[in-house]
Amino acid sequence: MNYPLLRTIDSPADLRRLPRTELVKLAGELRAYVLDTLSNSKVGGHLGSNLGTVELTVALHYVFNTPEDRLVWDVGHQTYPHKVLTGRREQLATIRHLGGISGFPRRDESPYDTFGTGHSSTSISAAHGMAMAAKIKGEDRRAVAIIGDGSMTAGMAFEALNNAGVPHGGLLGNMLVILNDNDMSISPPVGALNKYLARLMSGNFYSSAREGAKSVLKNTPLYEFARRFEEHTKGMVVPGTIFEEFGFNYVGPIDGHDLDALIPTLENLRAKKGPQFLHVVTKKGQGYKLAEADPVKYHAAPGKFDPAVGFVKSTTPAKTTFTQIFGEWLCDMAEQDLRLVGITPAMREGSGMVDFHKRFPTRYHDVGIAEQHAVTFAAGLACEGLKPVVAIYSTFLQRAYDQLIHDVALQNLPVVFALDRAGLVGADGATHAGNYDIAFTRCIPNMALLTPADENECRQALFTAYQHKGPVTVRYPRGAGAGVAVEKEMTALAWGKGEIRRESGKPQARSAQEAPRIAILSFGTLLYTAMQAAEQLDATVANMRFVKPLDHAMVAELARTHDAFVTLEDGCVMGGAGSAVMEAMQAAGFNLPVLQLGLPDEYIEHGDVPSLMASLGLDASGIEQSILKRFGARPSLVRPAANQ
Ligand SMILES: Cc1ncc(C[n+]2csc(CCOP(=O)(O)OP(=O)(O)O)c2C)c(N)n1
Ligand SMILES: CC(=O)[C@@H](O)[C@H](O)COP(=O)(O)O
Ligand SMILES: [Mg+2]
Repeated sequence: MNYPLLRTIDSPADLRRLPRTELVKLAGELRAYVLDTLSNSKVGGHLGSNLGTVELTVALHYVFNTPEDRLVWDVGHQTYPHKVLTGRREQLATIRHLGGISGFPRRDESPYDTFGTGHSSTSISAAHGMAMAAKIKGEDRRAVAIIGDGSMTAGMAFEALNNAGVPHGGLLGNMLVILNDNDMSISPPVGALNKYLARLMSGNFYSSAREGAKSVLKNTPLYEFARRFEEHTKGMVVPGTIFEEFGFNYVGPIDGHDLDALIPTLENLRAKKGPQFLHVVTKKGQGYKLAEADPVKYHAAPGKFDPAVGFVKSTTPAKTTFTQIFGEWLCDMAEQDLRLVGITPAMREGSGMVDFHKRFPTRYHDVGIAEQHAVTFAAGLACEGLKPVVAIYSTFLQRAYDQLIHDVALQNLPVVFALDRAGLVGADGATHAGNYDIAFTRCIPNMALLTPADENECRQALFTAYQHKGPVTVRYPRGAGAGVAVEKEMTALAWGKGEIRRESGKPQARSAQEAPRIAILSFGTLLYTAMQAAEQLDATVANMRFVKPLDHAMVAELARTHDAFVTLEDGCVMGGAGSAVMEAMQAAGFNLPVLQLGLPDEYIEHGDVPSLMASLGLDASGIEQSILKRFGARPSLVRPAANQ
């Protein structure tokens, strides 16, 4: 297909020049273009959500004067049609690739991307800010938040509704919230809000509420308006929905794939002042049968697929991921201990909890996109003697920092945090990278933090953490590790102890005359990369295993027997595990030179992880080069007094 109409659209201004009658054709081409481009991509993308927002995107750019009117997409994983219509048609093929466009909206990518996202449930707050700014500055424009039913479950969305629906200093923002209700989160949606929306969609709520509204409004001008508006838009005006109670004018639900319903409704709403709320109903994966039938599988396409047959199974056997190691451990542990409760904030598949859900349905809790609640809920369970395991991505735990400190750690409650997606995550990029958890958890009193180096150690670390009597985090990355065989038997690791994996030869045995004796203190899965680099340098390698409690005895012993330290971690250098080593050395009176290797003080773009790590000097040769550059050329290194 060569997309004759779509090829004429280089900006929303081109779209707005089209006659209305052409829009259905355009939407068809746009959907086919997104599907085709993603199927040829090697890195995949959020297929289902994007196929579901094609008509909505066309209608929004047709009716609103973008970018003057602000569109704020929640999460932003559904913005591929938006990117295509806003001048990035040809770049779609590069989406999520190293050097390509982002899979999420980015202010530095386009003026049409009015707000950067990736994490959910921020759109109403941001759009409210923009709408209020327009009021304060006396500008006549609109702000539109487009939020999914899954993202709507987060507390933050309700904090924003609560704030945006009432005037402040006499000012009420001209904003529209569009609830894009496809009755799906990544997995099937959960909770009371979902049930409420289902009632709204079923029509039962409507018919009774509409009849109620009619009798209330009868003989008022509003009734006539409501009647005409309803006829005109195929939507309905229903006072009394929860959104009305928040101060919004609720309209809907309308069919989000029907441009004849969407466009007049949006035109009407654009003309209205104050907080408006439109409920649209869409289908995840719309127009692609396989995705419609299995929206969970097609939430994100994992890479190249054939549109005719869907995902093609790779012929090379897949490596076991850390996520799978966690999922298996969780089931094994749950079998042994009836007190175990597993919690996920809406990431059942991504966190490896599908089997646990099937096998232990009463002990499985998907709390929705509600990280803060997930953590405090776990605290409550722990207070009553249960053993909660919160499976959470590193990046999403950021949402629940206060809960981690105030509700869990301060009360020293035994909650296990299984922290997936630690370090760089690849195609999702900076919004999803788990770069900060070491730095932000290790400073919390009572918190322990384990950084297993491989698959087997991950299982044993989880078991060790589970035995611990206080809050503890086990962090592991996205994907597979070194491929170390996993022992079924679970054995606790020595608490707060590292291990030496490689010992450097004695100074006289080493070739370079004055070369310093180097110890690499590695935290996490970079251990195997460190081992490669160490071979070339004849360095000692310690697998530290624990960031907290840190193995102070090992640090001291290594400091006594080496001339220089290299610390290595796949987290931010600033405040990270290397900083913990520095603090320990300072406290013990050592002043060895230390090279801290890890993630720099900048946001790392999307791309494949090996390339990114190489570009950051965190592959074996990069590590070797950094060490040589820092220590290799030095004529001598004076051992500190404390060592003598
Ligand atoms: C704070 C946060 N938690 C979890 C996620 C992971 N996540 C991304 S999309 C998504 C589902 C969102 O559902 P919905 O808003 O209904 O959009 P849909 O995928 O149905 O289009 C989840 C849980 C996230 N991006 N941000
Ligand atoms: C948009 C979002 O937040 C999720 O869909 C995320 O992209 C999933 O990431 P994983 O593929 O690592 O599970
Ligand atoms: Mg949804």
